[in-house]
Order: sequence, then C-alpha cells, then structure tokens
Amino acid sequence: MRRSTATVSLSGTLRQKLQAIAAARFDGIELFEPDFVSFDGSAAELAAMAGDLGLTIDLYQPLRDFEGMPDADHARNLKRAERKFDLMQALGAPTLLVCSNTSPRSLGDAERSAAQLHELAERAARRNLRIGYEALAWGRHVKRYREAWAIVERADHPHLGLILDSFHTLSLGDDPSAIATIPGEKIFFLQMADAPILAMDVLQWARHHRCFPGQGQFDLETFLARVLRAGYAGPLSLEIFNDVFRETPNRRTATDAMRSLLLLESQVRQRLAREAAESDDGTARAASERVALFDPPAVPRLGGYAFLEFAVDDTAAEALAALLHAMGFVRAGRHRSKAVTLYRQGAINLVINAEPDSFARRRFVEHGPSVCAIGIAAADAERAVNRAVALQSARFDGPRGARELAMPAIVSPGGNLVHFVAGVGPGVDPIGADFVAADNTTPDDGSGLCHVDHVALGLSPDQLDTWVLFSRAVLGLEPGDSLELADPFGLVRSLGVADRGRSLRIVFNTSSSRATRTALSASASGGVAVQHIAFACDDIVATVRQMRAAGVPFVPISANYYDDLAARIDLGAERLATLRELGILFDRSADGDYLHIYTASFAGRFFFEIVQRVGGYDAYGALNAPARLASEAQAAERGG
Ligand SMILES: O=C(O)c1ccc(O)c(O)c1
Ligand SMILES: [Mg+2]
Repeated sequence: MRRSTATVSLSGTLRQKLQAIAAARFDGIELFEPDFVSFDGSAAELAAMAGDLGLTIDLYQPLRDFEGMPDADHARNLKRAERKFDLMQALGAPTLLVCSNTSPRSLGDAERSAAQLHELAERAARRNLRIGYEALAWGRHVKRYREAWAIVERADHPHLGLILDSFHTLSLGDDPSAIATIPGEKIFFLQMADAPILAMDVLQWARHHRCFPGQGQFDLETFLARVLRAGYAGPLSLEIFNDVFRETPNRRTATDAMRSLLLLESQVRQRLAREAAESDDGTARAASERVALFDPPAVPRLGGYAFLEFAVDDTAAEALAALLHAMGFVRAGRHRSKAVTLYRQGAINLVINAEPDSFARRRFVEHGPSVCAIGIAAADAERAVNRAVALQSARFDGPRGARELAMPAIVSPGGNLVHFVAGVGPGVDPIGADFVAADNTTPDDGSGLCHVDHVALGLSPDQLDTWVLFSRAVLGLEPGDSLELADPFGLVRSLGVADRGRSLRIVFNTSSSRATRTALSASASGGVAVQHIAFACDDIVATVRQMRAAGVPFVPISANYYDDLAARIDLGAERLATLRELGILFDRSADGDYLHIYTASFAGRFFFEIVQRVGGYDAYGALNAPARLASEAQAAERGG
C-alpha cells in the first residue's frame, strides 16, 4: 500500500517534517492546514519541495464546519472552499478532507447536508478534485461513519466519498463491521490512529493522546481488515495528534511511524489470509490480491536472556566483580582476545567489558558503568535480525576475532545493542565458546540464582511509545497493565512487556516529574538506561541469607511496611518475621505470589533485584516499588 502521514504527526517546521517523513521512506503526506498557513513559502514551492523529496501531497485537511449550514453561511462556505481549491491545485493535492460540522449553527438536516456536499463536489469536479467527508467523534450531528456514509450516499456525486479515521470509530466503541458493506471506491482516504483507552472527553483524547498503531490499545487489525475487504486500495495514512510527538525529535517519530505501519500491514496480511481460508464471500482473498501488504520475516521464537553486557573501565570492573562475587557469581572465563570477563550463575551470563577500543568503551565514556548490550536467545538469530532490519532497526556488525562466534546484532532505540544468540540450550554453550575457562570455576557454588527474570529500563517520557512499539514489532512482546507508582518526588509509570512464553520480560519505567530517581537517571543517560536487572531464584530466603552473609548491600525496608503487609495479607507470624528480618518484599495476585528484594545502587547507575515467583504470578511487584523509592530517598536525606 502507499504509505502516508499527516504533517501534524511530527514536530518541527514544515520543511523539517517533510525531510523526516521522506527519510523514513513514506510515499506521501496529508497536509495539515495550519502547517501550510504558517509556511514561509508558496504552494508551488512546497509542491516542488515535496516532489524533490519524492513525496506526494495526498490530502489537504481539514475544511471545517461546512455541511448542513443555513443558506447564507453556505454561500460563504463555497467561497472559502474555492480558495482552498485554488491552493490544492497549486499544491497538486487531489483530495480535500471535510470533517463533520461541530458548529452550533449547523442544522442537522441530512437532506440539506447532502445537497450542500453535492454542490461542493460538483465544484471540485470542475477542477478534477475530490471531497472526502469524515465523521468527527464530536461532530454536532454526524459522529459515526455510518451517519457520514448515509449523507455521502444521499449526495450521490462521483467526486464525493467517505474518509475513515480509526480513532473516531474506535473511541466511540463503534462497530467497524459495517465498513465492509461500503463500496471500496467510495472510501476516498483512510486515516489510522491508535490510542490508550482513557476515560476522558473524546475531543481532548483525540487531540492529545493518539499514538501510532501498536502503541495503544485499539483493535486496528480488525478495523483495517474491514476497510480492505470493502475494497479500499488508497493510501494507508497516519493522523496522530500527540503532545509528546509534537516535541520529540522528528526523525525518531518518523521511524516509529513507518515501523507502526509495517507492523500493522504484516498483522493484517496474516489476518486476511486466515479470513480468506475461513470465509467464502471472496472479499478477504480479493483484498489480499488487490493490495500489497508488508511481509517481514516472522516474529522470532525467543528463549530468554542469553547474556547481559556491562560497559566498564578497569576500576568499575573490579568493583562490579566484587559485588557479583558476593552475589554468588563465579568468574567463568576471560575472552580469547579482549579485556572481557564472563561471570556465571545458573543460566545467567554477565559479560564485563573493559576493552579500551570498543563499542562498550564508547558507551562507558558517555554513560558511565552501564549495561551496553543484551543477548537474547533466538532459535533463528539471522531471521530475528532480518525481521528487526525489515522493521526499521539498524543492523550492527562489530569487529570479530578469528575464532569468535558470529552473533548478529541490532541497535535498540536507546543506542544499546541487542544481540540474537542462536543455539542456546541444555548442553550447548554458545556464550562460553568465546571465553577461555578460568581454572577457579566451581559451578556448584552460587547463591541459588537461576536466570534473568526481567530487565527494567528507565526511560524519559518521550521514549516510552518508541519502546512499546520496538518491543512489539521487533521482538513480538506484548504489554501488560500500565501502573502508576509514587516516588517521594513524583509519579512513576511502569509497564511490563513480555513474550507469550514469558521467557523475556522487559519493564519500562518513566516519569514526567523532574526530580524522581527514574527521571534523573533517564535524563543522565540520554533518555534510556537499564535501571535494574532482576534475577530469579527458587528459594529467596536462602538466597538472601547467603548474600547478606557475603556482604551484599540491600535497600532497607521500613518496619511499617511489614506491619501494613501483616494487615493486608495473612502470611503467618513466622513467615512474616523472616521477610521482615531479611527485608524481603511481598506481593500477591490472584495467580500467585512474588517475593523480591533490591540491592543498593551500583555506582549510582543501576541495581539488582532478586525475585521468586510462586504459582502464576505474572507482574513485577510494582506496588512495592514505593517502599524502595522512599527508602532510597531517605538514605539520601541522611547523606547515605
Ligand atoms: O481534531 C480535529 O479537528 C481533526 C481534524 C481532522 C481530522 O481528520 C481529525 O480526525 C480530527
Ligand atoms: Mg481524521
């Protein structure tokens, strides 16, 4: 399909917007009128600029408060429309979007609305332009696509058609099924927008909280499948009013925009194939044949975290090694050719990279001691990278020594590397292969840690949507519930994503307050940093006892927390006393329990969490996070 985006979806001047849109390889734009009104050039200059960038101007939008007006207003409206037709001809824009009237002066008489739109279409036809009529969810008399279609049908003019916008239909909870009954050639344009489900005024929701497909909670797959089965074959366009996108650097937004369309197309492609197999009316098959939908390599099958790599210098390497040692990790080997050491426990591989001239060192210089790369086990690593690249990630090929394993990697939105590691499994050791075994290896030692449970990222607020889409599109992870937690200095939003098998979990923490630790660490790291790494164990009491004996520093938890816990959940006196003694936090859901504890921060950059999941507990103990956040703030208050 031709891919297009409204200029309102990105930040910048109109010139910068077009450059970003072209760089992301869109085919066209919807020109949002305010962008043109304040543009410092003529329509012809804009048309030339778009043309030079390989972009067509697919739609001019919007013309407001047009249909169903008293006669005197209508006469003025026609004059106004003629001026816009002049402009569209100079721009080479074929279609004008007329959104349903919101004026209190509009009369709500469908006959009158149809007649006035017919007249507008007749005038458009003289210039070979087209009118698309769109129902705004807050239109005065027309809110739903069926109401708009009834008027278009009644007006019955070849230059008048319908414009569909997923936001208006899905925000009202309207059923998109009937779209399939509208003749495809009467759907003149299609605007796609996702959004989080919010209980708020629909106009505010629409103007501030739309997001790209895959970033919100609307069922856009069903919506688009309906539109394609109706026979629509025009552009697939994004119209996203979003406060954050208005200020986010527009190259990233444009990449997200394209990634969102490619993901949606690939989902709908599969959906149509399924529907074609199930239904016998032929429209699903016809749709698949009519439009070419993006077809990337399949979502990778993931097998959890294969390794985590830390960027350090020699000093930080020593301090981190001491902490890991106290946590029960063993130094398993040194890299064949680099200043890189492998620490192991259970199935956990931690790579400590102090190699002077390396990607890790560049990250260290920018961000201090930090996680600079992760490895994800994937059955077919090359295919996983190919999918990532198809979905707009950059491939990274680092220098590789003679006998080293090929481990294809991509660059994640924050600039860290994501390696895909094939052949991880019982009895095989693709990570260890690059390391010369240390002779002090005692694999039976350890404190009972078995695998990486999750990695938590601290994100600046403008990174959250980017990461939700990246993890969904590239890694096939799906979001859970979004929660709000209290830090002593503001609110923190926390959202977990995971694959279906729960082998790979990532938690995103973000804060719009400026003084929360989440916000401070996100801004100190350029917007994205691994905030903590959670290791899973089977007996947290034994593990924490051993770590405490070895001197691992944990975040102290208020005695009041345990009094409150006792009031909320009946754990038995002995169990409660053990948790209190060791500073272990507890959460219970309908599915199971979660016991966890946090280490003190390492070099003020990141920390570790030890977790034990019991039963089918599927979250991250977010309700306990305030206990940690307050504890850290109080330690800082004491000068700790
Ligand atoms: O918010 C608006 O005014 C507006 C304008 C044009 C559109 O296509 C739309 O969906 C909303
Ligand atoms: Mg719209």
